Amino acid sequence: MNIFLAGATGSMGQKVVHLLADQPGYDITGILTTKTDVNPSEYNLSDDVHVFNRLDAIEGDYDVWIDFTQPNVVFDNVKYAIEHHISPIIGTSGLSEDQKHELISLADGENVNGLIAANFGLSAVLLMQFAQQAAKYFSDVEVIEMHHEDKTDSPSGTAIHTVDMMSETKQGDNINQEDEPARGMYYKGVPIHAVRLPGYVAHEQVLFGGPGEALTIRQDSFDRESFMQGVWVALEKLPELHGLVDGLENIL
Ligand SMILES: NC(=O)C1=CN([C@@H]2O[C@H](COP(=O)(O)OP(=O)(O)OC[C@H]3O[C@@H](n4cnc5c(N)ncnc54)[C@H](OP(=O)(O)O)[C@@H]3O)[C@@H](O)[C@H]2O)C=CC1
Ligand SMILES: O=C(O)C1=N[C@H](C(=O)O)C[C@H](O)C1
Repeated sequence: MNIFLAGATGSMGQKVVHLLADQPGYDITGILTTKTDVNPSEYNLSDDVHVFNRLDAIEGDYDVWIDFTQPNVVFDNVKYAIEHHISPIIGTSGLSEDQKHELISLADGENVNGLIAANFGLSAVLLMQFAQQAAKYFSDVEVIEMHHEDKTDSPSGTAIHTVDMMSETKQGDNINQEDEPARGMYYKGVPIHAVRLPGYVAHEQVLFGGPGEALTIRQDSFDRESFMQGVWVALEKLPELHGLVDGLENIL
């Protein structure tokens, strides 16, 4: 399998390079980076990897496009991949609902399989599923997501996906609907609070409150290694997928 890795030099890209290093049959043969004069071995890549700085310069045949870049470029990257019949596995955050719908219908039209995963970590996927279940019974809920200081987007893709999943089961609105100071960002009626601090990696709490009781669900990714099993599952399941699937929970 020829893999194109967009964002290969970044924190997640380097984890993917490590994941695939000893996997027979999975070769990273192309990368996208804004860096010019990349020395592949500095990034643990093979010397003959094709390095590209622009989408319109890409050449070669690739089966899978793994994307861990940045929110401002992910849509164009994935559109390019689908239009060139490369199956995308997208970890980059920041795709809007409209953008996802556009990519899903493009993938249908081009007969391309792929996956968008807001979070590849098992603990995060389970948190979202538990939160979806709890939202049937608690209509008042808030989300706190905590990340490292270098994260460029807020709220996180996981927080957005958590609310999207809860909105499928949630029976009522939060009692408190006002946009008061320091009440977070309301998304689909649910306040999301984003914390950025050194020392953190990726963490989320979903807090439910009801008369005389509360439920808190929390997950912690202490290391980016936590995302790699999900990436591996996505690679293995890719041939069985139908179209562009949104959410790792749908293929586990
Ligand atoms: N779904 C999941 O489970 C996870 C998702 N993420 C998401 O993945 C994304 C990347 O995270 P992370 O690895 O920590 O971030 P990094 O900043 O470490 O890496 C992102 C890389 O993207 C590359 N990049 C930036 N702009 C461009 C561009 N215009 N074209 C091509 N490449 C570009 C940069 O490489 P260069 O300097 O070489 O251009 C950079 O190294 C984020 O959106 C994050 O939220 C993160 C962890 C888990
Ligand atoms: O930037 C990160 O680090 C992460 N981004 C994803 C997100 O926006 O939810 C997934 C995870 O939270 C780590």
